[in-house]
Order: sequence, then C-alpha cells, then structure tokens
Amino acid sequence: MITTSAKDTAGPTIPVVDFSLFASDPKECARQVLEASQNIGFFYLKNHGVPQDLIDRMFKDSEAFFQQSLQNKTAHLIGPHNLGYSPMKSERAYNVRKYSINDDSTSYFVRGDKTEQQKVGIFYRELHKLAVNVMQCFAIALQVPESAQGRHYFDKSHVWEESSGTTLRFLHYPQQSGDPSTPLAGSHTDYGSITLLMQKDIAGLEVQASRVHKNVPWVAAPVIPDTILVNIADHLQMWTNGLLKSTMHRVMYNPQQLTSSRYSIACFIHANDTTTLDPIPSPLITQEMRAEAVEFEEGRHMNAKEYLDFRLQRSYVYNLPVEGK
Ligand SMILES: O=C(O)CCC(=O)C(=O)O
Ligand SMILES: [Fe+2]
Repeated sequence: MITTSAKDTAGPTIPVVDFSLFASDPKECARQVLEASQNIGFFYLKNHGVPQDLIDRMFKDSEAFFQQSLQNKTAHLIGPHNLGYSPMKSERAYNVRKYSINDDSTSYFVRGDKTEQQKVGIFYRELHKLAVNVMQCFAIALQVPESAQGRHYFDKSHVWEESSGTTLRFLHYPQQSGDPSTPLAGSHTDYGSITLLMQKDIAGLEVQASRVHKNVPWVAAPVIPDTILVNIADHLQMWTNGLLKSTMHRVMYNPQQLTSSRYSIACFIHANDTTTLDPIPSPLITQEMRAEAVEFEEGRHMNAKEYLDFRLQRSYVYNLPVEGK
C-alpha cells in the first residue's frame, strides 16, 4: 500500500483562528470555527487565553515524569477507569481525570509536589474553560434557538463538576528509530466533543483532509508556537448528524526522534455522562439519519458514558503488556 506523506505534498493546510475574536466579535469567530470544522475538522487557536508559561510548565512536568524508571511509572497503571500510565508500542501516556485531580495518581505524576499538583488542576480547568467557549462558538454557528439556550446550549452538558469522560492525557513518544511510513499512533477519531492538543518542538501529527475522498493526502499539523490545536470529535459528529466531521488523524515518525523524544498534551473534552448523542436543535441539522452519520450509527441512542465505554472496550488500551521503558 502506498502511504502518502504529508511532507511531500502542497495541499490544504489547517487554518489558524484568532480566538480574541470570541470576545470582540463572537459571530465572526463562530463563522471561522464552523468553516474550519466543515472543511478539515481541525483548527489552531491563537490568543486562546491559556497562559503559555503554564503550558510550558506542564511539558516540564511531563518530561520529568516520563524520564523516571519503569517501576516508578507503572505504580499507577491504566485500568478500566482510563486513569494512570499506559505504555504502548511507540507511545506512552499518563491520563488524569477530572475527579482524580486531588488523588494519589496525580500527586504521583508530579512526584508528590503539592504546588505542581495544584498547577495541573489549574491548567486542566483553564483548558476546560476554553473548551466551553469553543462549544459556545459551535452553538452560535449552528444557530441553536434561544428556546434551547442559544449559544449556551452546550454549557449544561460540559459542566466541570459533573461526571464525564473528560481526560487530560500527557503523551510521550520516546527517542527511537522508526519507519516513516508506519504510524506511531494509528489513524483514529477521538471519542468526545472536541480535543485540545498541544505539541512541543517535534511535529508528527497528520490529519485526513477528507472523510469522503479517502485517497486525498494527509495534511501535516506543524508545531505552531503559542497555539492550541482543536479537533472535532465523535460527539459533535453525532450531534450534528454528520454536518461536522470527527476527523481521522494519526502520528507519524519524525526523523528528529532519532535524537529527541516527542511530547504532546491532549485534553479530550467529553459531554457529561448522561448527555445523549442524538442530533441537537439547529436549523442546519436534519433530525433524520444522514448518510454521513451512518458510520456512527452504533452511537445513536447511547449516552456519552455508554459511548465511551463502548469505544474503550474496543481499543483494549488497558490489556496491553508493559514493554520497553
Ligand atoms: O500526539 C499527538 O500529537 C496526537 C495524539 C492523539 O491523537 C491522541 O492521543 O488521540
Ligand atoms: Fe487523537
């Protein structure tokens, strides 16, 4: 099979949206977000409001954690709650859940340092706040009627204090030699509403430009300093009956990894557990199942928790053997 490398092709690129527009001109901000979401399903946000020094600090904490011995890292091994350390073939990760922010597992991640643990909590809440604002952009763009809370439509299903599958994931791709045609993380969609992603120094993420035309090239998502990458995930595809696409993406080997590790941080935002995934009230969305939504038919009539459990069971993340470092 021929794998098209994003690096060799001049094709579409992932747009950058200036999120300071959200305060000054929310309608225009929503328009740009919707346009990016319908085309490619990924967009960068600049002026996103999450302090850069906090993001830098989280990357430092992540490096310190992953540089520890295997024995230390596996003290909180991932389980069915999708929390703790998970080693995979070319990728390691540490998951923090909202409810675990004051737990042993988080203080362990930052080596018992209470101040740093609080920083992880502050960072997590900042990301969550940003996500709620991005979801408001979607509600504006989708013209949710005032009778259904208008721009605040998604607020009630994204409440920090409520139980949800939301997960903050620190990712580490160790220094290694690899095959540029074999993904380090295979192509997949994310399971929640949206994902906020921060990359550092070494690129590798690629995005499928079109779900309809499978043979279009993959688009590289370069590291753009001071931005956060947003992608549409499965809930939004189901809520919009396929109008918005939960975009396939993967992580490819970057030759820089011969000498350096790659780090990224993903915040998977999920709706509260009891939220249904049926089409939302919007004049742009048909209530009947559309062809584009059929691939997610299995998620219909599930709530957010049932859907996450269903996807996690299929991915068997916590049944993998511990290998490597
Ligand atoms: O590491 C990355 O850049 C992306 C990771 C990712 O897509 C995921 O963990 O779902
Ligand atoms: Fe992903």
